[in-house]
Amino acid sequence: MKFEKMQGTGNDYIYFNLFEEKIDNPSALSIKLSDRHFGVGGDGIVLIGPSDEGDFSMRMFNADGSEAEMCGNASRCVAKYLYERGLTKKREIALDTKAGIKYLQLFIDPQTDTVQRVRVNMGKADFSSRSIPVISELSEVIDQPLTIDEKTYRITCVSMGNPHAVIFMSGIDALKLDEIGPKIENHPMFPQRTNVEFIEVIDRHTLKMRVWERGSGETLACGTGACASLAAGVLNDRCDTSVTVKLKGGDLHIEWDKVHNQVYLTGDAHFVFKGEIPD
Ligand SMILES: N[C@H](CCC[C@H](N)C(=O)O)C(=O)O
Repeated sequence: MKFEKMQGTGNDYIYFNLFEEKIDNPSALSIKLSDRHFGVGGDGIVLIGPSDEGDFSMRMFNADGSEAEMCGNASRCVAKYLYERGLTKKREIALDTKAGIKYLQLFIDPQTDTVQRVRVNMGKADFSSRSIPVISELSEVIDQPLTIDEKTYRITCVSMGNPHAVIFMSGIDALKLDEIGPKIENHPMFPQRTNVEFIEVIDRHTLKMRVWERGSGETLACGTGACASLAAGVLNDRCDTSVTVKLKGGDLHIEWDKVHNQVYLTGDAHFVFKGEIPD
């Protein structure tokens, strides 16, 4: 079975082309291959396939085998894969995901005919408790206290097709994410678990972020998480609608067209290596 390892802002996945490969149990495969010692190593696996609704489809599985509705960083890598591996020459691609169709805009270097950057219309930021889902008597959970191990965090919950809990605080470098992350991810108020973003505001156009991803643990970046954080930041009047989010794996640029409630994510995408696994 052939695969390619790719990364976007250091969020690394193992990519399979379903036009060439057949995968019966992607969940088990993701658990096996994501392991950084006994497998290939990655934050999960991504399947690129055909679609009736859009131009192509993407499915994404976390390192623990659970399927995510959407992945911003992977969607940019999918755009690069499709263009540079000759599956399309389109510069606007409609990508069918479990969170609906996402539109990808490819920026091509004319000299090398390679994809430099991708801008993704990530759709709407949804604050409704029911959509996220988060169990609360409030219809939206915005800047609400959540106490874990006697420390109170203030959380804002957002769906970007997948669930996010955003926390604004200082000193995020010192956070023990592997201790606090799982406690919020698996808190009973999140029936489908949640991704968790810790945000330090540098200025109204710059956010610094660390992320604990549902099903994969701490990753170097999370595109949907960066979008959720900007939307939460605007709602809490901590930032403007266009920001650079600084992550361990690099920078992402996020804009929120609030009038139409559409969030745009722009960032890099890279091939790392190709490989083959015995069937
Ligand atoms: N890293 C991804 C999101 C993965 C989300 C996944 N961990 C979940 O929702 O279960 C991103 O760039 O948007």
